[in-house]
Amino acid sequence: MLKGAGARTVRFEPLAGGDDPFFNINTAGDLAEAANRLAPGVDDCLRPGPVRLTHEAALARLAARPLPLPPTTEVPLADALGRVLAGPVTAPRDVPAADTAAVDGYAFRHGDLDPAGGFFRLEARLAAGHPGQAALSPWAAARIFTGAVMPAGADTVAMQEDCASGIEDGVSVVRVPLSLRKGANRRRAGEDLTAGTRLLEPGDRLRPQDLAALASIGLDRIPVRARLRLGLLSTGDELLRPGLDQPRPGGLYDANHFLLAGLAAACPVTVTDLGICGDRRDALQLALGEAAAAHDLIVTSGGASHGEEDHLVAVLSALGQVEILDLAIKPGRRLVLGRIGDTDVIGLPGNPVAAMISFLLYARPLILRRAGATVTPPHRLMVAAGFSLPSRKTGRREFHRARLVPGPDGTLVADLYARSGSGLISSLRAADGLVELAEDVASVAPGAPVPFLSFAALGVPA
Ligand SMILES: Nc1nc2c(c(=O)[nH]1)N[C@H]1C(S)=C(S)[C@@H](COP(=O)(O)OP(=O)(O)OC[C@H]3O[C@@H](n4cnc5c(N)ncnc54)[C@H](O)[C@@H]3O)O[C@H]1N2
Ligand code: MOO
Repeated sequence: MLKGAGARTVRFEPLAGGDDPFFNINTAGDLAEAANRLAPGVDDCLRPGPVRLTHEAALARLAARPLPLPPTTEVPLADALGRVLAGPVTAPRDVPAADTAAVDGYAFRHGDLDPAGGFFRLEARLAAGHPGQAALSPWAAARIFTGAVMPAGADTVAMQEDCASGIEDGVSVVRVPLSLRKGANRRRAGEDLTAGTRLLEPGDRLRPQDLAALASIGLDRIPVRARLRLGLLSTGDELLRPGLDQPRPGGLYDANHFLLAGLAAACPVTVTDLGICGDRRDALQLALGEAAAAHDLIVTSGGASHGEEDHLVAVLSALGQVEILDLAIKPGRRLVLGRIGDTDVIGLPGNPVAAMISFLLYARPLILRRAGATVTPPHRLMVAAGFSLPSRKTGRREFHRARLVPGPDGTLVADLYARSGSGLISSLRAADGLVELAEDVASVAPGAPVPFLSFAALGVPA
């Protein structure tokens, strides 16, 4: 009946509660959803398994998703950390602007060194921020301090620890080592940046070291993309908010809100807490419809799978567009992407482990791209397996929570968290990152090299 995903629309009988009858089939995930709708109540394990998207295919699909960009604005340098640059930055001048001393000592002309036998008359004292006016006289040296502009004519600095200074016949003199090469202990003008160097590109996210470079060229107003307005919505009748709700039978505290708000805080967004929405279709439709009007992005957790209590897909298809990515990965088997007007909606799984991993692998790159940032894949470090998986089910990619410990020879070894449950917040706390096992890995021997994605590389704030 349904053979393969294509761009098709299938008409369904309205579901209980008057759902919209249309559903677009563009992906294998849509197909799975369609199968679910055509055979409601049939247990997952009795239906033929849906075709799942590979991790790489999911990333490619996310990268191809057309995204509107936030407007451009200007911020003072002091507020630019983490912001997305809206235009290129070119150095208008050399940094440093002049040749300076790299050490405290004595500046002289290298050509004078041998003729003077390393023995110079001292004629000036030059401190940082106080450039001298006069050029250095022949066979003379200047007392100079780190960062001070070199006097005209001088090209070499002797470190004060290597020199002897004193008074001879009422004249201040200094003896410097004869072995110094020309240009020793001198910093050249432009050695960090030369005028005209392109130092930042549009889409770069400004790191502390980038702010240092911008400061070094004297830039104060920085063109950046406006922060995205991101709304966070937790879904589930069971959810409680610490401090707001009393514990009750069947209740569970909304951990995901705090997890996702913390992860989003490291993105160029302003996070709004949209609270908790119960498992009711009308309530979810109202919450998402209202939130979409005031946000560029909405991230939800929970309520995204096939269950009767999971309304996200139906609500998104009623309010706008929806794409379901059923993924050949573990954990985080499903990701829901929606669009309501210009607002992107990302539906993450409810289990905290799956929510965090899906956020880091898929939602974060999408958020960054929507914010105008250039996204590069996270570095995978090769580390030694501190575990053994003699036989593993192939065909899906697994991300295992792992801690890095130094092995006997100093090589980092990845130890897996002992339990794999997707609800174990403890495992996220104990881990330094994720061991990634590709689809075709059938076994892992202890000590074998395995790719490791550190939480830092994935953008988890410290
Ligand atoms: N028949 C099937 N059932 C399930 C499947 C499946 O493929 N077939 N997949 C399982 C997996 S894996 C996951 S992950 C979940 C995803 O389901 P939802 O995204 O609809 O999430 P919920 O069912 O709402 O919640 C799952 C789990 O997580 C807890 N949760 C939800 N929100 C929060 C929160 N804010 N803070 C803390 N914990 C939260 C919730 O209580 C559930 O225990 O579906 C499986 N089932
Ligand atoms: O795959 Mo679920 O999304 O593991 O926890």
